[in-house]
Amino acid sequence: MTSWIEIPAASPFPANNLPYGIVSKDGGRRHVAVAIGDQVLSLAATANTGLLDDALRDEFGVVDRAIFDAPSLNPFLVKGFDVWHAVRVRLLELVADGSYEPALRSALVARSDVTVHLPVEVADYVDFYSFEEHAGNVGRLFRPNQPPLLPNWHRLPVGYHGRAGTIVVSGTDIVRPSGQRLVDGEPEYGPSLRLDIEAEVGFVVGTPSPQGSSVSTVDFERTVFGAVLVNDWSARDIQAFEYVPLGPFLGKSFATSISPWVVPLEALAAARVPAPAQDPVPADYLLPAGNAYDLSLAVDWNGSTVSRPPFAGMYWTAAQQLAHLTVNGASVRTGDLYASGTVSGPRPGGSGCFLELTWGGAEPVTLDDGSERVFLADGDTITITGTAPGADGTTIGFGEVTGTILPARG
Ligand SMILES: O=C(O)/C=C/C(=O)CC(=O)CC(=O)O
Ligand SMILES: [Ca+2]
Ligand SMILES: [Mg+2]
Repeated sequence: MTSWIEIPAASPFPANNLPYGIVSKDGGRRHVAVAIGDQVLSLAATANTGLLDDALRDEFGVVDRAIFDAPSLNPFLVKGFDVWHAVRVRLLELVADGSYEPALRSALVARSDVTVHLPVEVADYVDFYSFEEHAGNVGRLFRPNQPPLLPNWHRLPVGYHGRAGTIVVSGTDIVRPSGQRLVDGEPEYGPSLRLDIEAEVGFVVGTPSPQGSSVSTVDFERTVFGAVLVNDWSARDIQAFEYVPLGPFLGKSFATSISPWVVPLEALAAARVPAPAQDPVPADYLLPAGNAYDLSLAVDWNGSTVSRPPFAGMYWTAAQQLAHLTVNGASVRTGDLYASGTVSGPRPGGSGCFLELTWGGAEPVTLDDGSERVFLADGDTITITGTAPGADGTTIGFGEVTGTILPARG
């Protein structure tokens, strides 16, 4: 697909991606934009031209241009699938057809000139555990005397409720957490000595569901707006001491980073692939399973690529995760985020966390500068990138989620 906007060949943001984010320029108002090439197209400015009016008209005939003059995507997300779809179709036209250039040229800003912000006001946050390789490896490392997978794992997508308020946008520094962990077998309070990452993909809920009802797998694409990259920073020593029997708590809640650009599910249509076979056959409420997505992730540690976790192998689909999350009547709200679980394949090259990559710290990795690591050192920077196949041989990029570790506060 061609555009009157210049797009470098290797850009993660070709004209058929158009991921949504929140930007500001020179300390000005935060507003909605889509990324395209090296630029962003302000949707606040685009809406003001009137060129989005038809797409924004809702079932009551109301056109609310102000949903793009907002500090989060939530006012747009709550409009629902028909508006998301109409706006996307219209934007694809506007960036393709050169006759719109005079009206829209001034709505374009260089991406390097804007600040990106957390794109979504995150309502609730859930983290799943849906990669068999990861769950098996964590079981082997944390519970060596038990079967790696508990009997529930192949019956339902295991997950836990995380902390929505500590989700931060890519680029935010991460202060090393402190907590109680075992040192020579004795609990001791202090900075985490085993600070880790988890490379994941997050799904952003747009359409809310009423409490007391559930969302079936076939309603996934009308409920979930899009996807982001997630780094679920994890303090393994704090986690290992605290997690029994109620699961992850302070070992993970200090920070979770997400990429700034929410890729709409509609941009990922060409990345849909059949989900892996499931044995035993899942409960009825988890069927039909829906599809997997063929995303490619890469984890860079201070600029050295240390793994490429394969996303297509996720055992439970995102549609099944949503169905499970709501099967008890729990509602979802606009802005809810649920993450896939650590993306992992055969180690070491497929590992989505350093617990697996270094086998619990036993097998150091050597970075390109010759230094060795098992867990994160202060000053280390982790960058996770992701791409998906797009239509007609294009590549849909997620951009990146990056963060640098600061020393623990005294
Ligand atoms: O098995 C455990 O006790 C802990 C598991 C995790 O650390 C996993 C978690 O955060 C879920 C995931 O990302 O897959
Ligand atoms: Ca996680
Ligand atoms: Mg975390």
